[in-house]
Amino acid sequence: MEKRKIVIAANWKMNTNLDEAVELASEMLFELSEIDSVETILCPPFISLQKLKELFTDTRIKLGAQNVFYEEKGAFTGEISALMLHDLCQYVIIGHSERRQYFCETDEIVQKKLASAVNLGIKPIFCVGENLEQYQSEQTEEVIITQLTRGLSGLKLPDILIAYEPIWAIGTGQAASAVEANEVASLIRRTFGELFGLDAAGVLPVLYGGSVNADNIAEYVSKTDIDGALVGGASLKSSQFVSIIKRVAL
Ligand SMILES: O=C(CO)COP(=O)(O)O
Repeated sequence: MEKRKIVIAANWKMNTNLDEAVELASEMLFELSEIDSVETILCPPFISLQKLKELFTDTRIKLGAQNVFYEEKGAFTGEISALMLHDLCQYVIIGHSERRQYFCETDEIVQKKLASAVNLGIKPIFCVGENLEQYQSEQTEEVIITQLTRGLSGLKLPDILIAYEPIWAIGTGQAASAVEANEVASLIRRTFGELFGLDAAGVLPVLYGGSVNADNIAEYVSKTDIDGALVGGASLKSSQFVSIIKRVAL
């Protein structure tokens, strides 16, 4: 099968104020403006989306939000809806393990968020992944299938990316091996195929996330079922993030 376009997404998490975000994004833009073979997505904190949207007008760099609430509007103090985001960014991260852990997001909440984003034409980067205990007791497959089937339930063929992020690999420097990550990516593709058909599974972008850096990225994307990466820590330094992209650019 022909290799799909590589996607490299940056998740800045709760880092950068507005000035820092503009500075970091500007440095990246300067280095990456010539590269069109990699789909590059930056997911800054909400407060910087508008400014970065202006900065990236007429460039190939895309923007994503890190979260979204599932209702469109109303009395939900502190929340941001897909309706508010849809003219600011093209992507949104949903179901990240940090949100599942710190904000008690269940698969049911994740499903509603996915539905809301898809309805408004924002592409979700849907994160799934097992924790260390589940990994050590060989429950990875079961956890991934459950998160996928619950998260995607009730959705019509969604325009979506799925990121496999084993929790034990996030921010630890203990990246999953490319072979292991590819096995789970392949499971994700098969499960998606069972839900939405083989053709859809064939073109589904599947990313790996968890301690990705410029030294290990090439091995991940050389695997048949991995189409790119969701990068945390290494996306906060322009030089490191740019090196990751340059390693996979044609
Ligand atoms: O959580 C991640 C991206 O969403 C991965 O974070 P690190 O790249 O810092 O391990």
